[in-house]
Amino acid sequence: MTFHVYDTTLRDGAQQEGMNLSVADKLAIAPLLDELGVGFIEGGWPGAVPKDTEFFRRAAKELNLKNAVLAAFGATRKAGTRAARDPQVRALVDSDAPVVALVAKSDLRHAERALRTTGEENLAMIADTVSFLVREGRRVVVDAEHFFDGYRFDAAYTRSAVLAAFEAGAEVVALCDTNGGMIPDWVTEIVSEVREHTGDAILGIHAHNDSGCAVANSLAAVGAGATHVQGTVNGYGERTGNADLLAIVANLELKLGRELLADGGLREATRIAHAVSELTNITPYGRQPYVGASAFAHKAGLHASAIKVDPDLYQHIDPTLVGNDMRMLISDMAGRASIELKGRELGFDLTGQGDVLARVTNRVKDSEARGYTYDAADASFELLLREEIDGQLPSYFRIESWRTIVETRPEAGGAEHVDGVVATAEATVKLHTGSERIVSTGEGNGPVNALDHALRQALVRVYPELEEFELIDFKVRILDQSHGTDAVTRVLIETTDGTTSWSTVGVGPNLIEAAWEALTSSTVYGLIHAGVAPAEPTKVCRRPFSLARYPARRPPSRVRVRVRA
Ligand SMILES: CC(=O)SCCNC(=O)CCNC(=O)[C@H](O)C(C)(C)COP(=O)(O)OP(=O)(O)OC[C@H]1O[C@@H](n2cnc3c(N)ncnc32)[C@H](O)[C@@H]1OP(=O)(O)O
Ligand SMILES: CC(=O)C(=O)O
Repeated sequence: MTFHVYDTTLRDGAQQEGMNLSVADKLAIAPLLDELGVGFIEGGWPGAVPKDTEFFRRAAKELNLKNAVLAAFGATRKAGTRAARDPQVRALVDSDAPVVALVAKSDLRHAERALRTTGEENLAMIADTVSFLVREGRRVVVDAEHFFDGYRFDAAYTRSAVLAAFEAGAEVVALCDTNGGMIPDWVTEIVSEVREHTGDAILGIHAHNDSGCAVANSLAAVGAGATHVQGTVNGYGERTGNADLLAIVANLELKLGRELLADGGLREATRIAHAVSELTNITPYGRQPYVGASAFAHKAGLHASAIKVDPDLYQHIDPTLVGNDMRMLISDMAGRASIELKGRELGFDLTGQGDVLARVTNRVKDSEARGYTYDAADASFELLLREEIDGQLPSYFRIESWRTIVETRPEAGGAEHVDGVVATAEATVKLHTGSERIVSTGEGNGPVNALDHALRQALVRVYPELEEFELIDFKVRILDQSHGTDAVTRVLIETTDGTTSWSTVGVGPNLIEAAWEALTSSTVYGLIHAGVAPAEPTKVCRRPFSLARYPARRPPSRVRVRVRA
């Protein structure tokens, strides 16, 4: 039996609030959907949306799909006309898409109130439009809009709309939960009843997620005999979205043993979900089933202790089946098993090293109680772990002292008026690297920016890899709001070297001190992962970049370098 996986990311997904796909975006997303292995890609509504007309024009020339066929979406002809003369229907033919999906009213109330026509004329609109498109050589999918709500109001009418479509030559009728309010039991009951009237004809399901049941409703419809499922990557769509096609397919393939996607595409699901997010410019949802970054992330120590024995004990599937990975999150809920597994993930075999595991576990719990958070700062956790493993933390530099000042002065040529005042910051960092003592001064638009400049200036000559590092995110959180300006501050920063990114954390009673800890940790982590050898012999160094604890150990003998940013 053929089973259709029908993707409508580029049409119904694009109806999501805040999404605005260009033709180029659509042309870039379509090959990803094809790689995933779906059978149909609904590209948009040519004739109604100019960008979609252009998409179909360019797709015919530029796309070379190997698994999917393109579907153009449109509506049945207007009441009282002929399909052949309806410009909207004509545009569907002109799109040259081999498949046309027609939205058709199947709820009598909609025919009468939204289309302001009769139920009979609506059936004629369906039959006429479908048969015209079939005569034009198109495969036709009819999206029976508001089917489930309509069925609960007048089952006989909705069935007659479905039968009119099949009798006119539609290949599929997709039953739509347009308002997204169904629950699985209702869907099972209704699809089963419709099946009794439609024999072997292909029924589909198109579900929206307003009741939070879109994926469950799609599975219920398949259970009741639907063999065509529609959905969108990442569940994009109007209001609360469409059914998440990735979750539907993963459930059908992995739980019910169906083979739906071409070329084993499910193993690419996570990569493709994230690539589509990049193109839609919508931040991936971490807790998305199957493909989210947190979908197989374990935080609780008890889970980790069982996972150490067998990952299946706390996971519903092997994450690699959808191209995802198991991750251990380190926090105050971690136990020694969590640390051991996280260590393994980071490339450290801690088997049998009970003392290291106990020390790291205790340090994590203690630090988290003081405001650190390691599940959001993997890089800081790795540095902590390295500190506790002999010989694993290279000493790139030793901070002697740092300071920063913020100054306000009248803007050049400005007045003394408050609007004419600018604030600038300057920072001085004194540090030792190799056998050198470096004093570096940096300027910036704020104290953290000035410190960042001063630190880089100090080190970049010795470690030119730092040129590639860029701070891309900076988050500040006040942890004890009852203390006002005395509160403990946590800073999380994200740094990139252009290829990967990493997060570090700093905590202190002072925002700048917390930021400095996160900055220096980020520098050390980046240098380790760039494979840089320290300028002085590697030695175990307990907190070489440790903040709040770096009084100058010995008065400097002389200044070697003075740099001004
Ligand atoms: C459930 C869904 O998500 S369906 C997909 C919806 N997607 C979109 O609406 C995106 C693209 N839409 C558009 O560009 C525009 O809305 C258009 C071009 C389709 C229509 O715009 P306009 O021509 O300005 O029409 P207007 O907004 O005034 O009214 C809609 C018309 O479509 C008719 N219509 C509404 N639903 C349907 C339907 N399911 N089938 C056929 N005709 C319909 C209405 O009766 C009305 O017809 P009228 O002009 O004879 O009164
Ligand atoms: C066709 C469609 O998108 C719907 O009814 O929801």
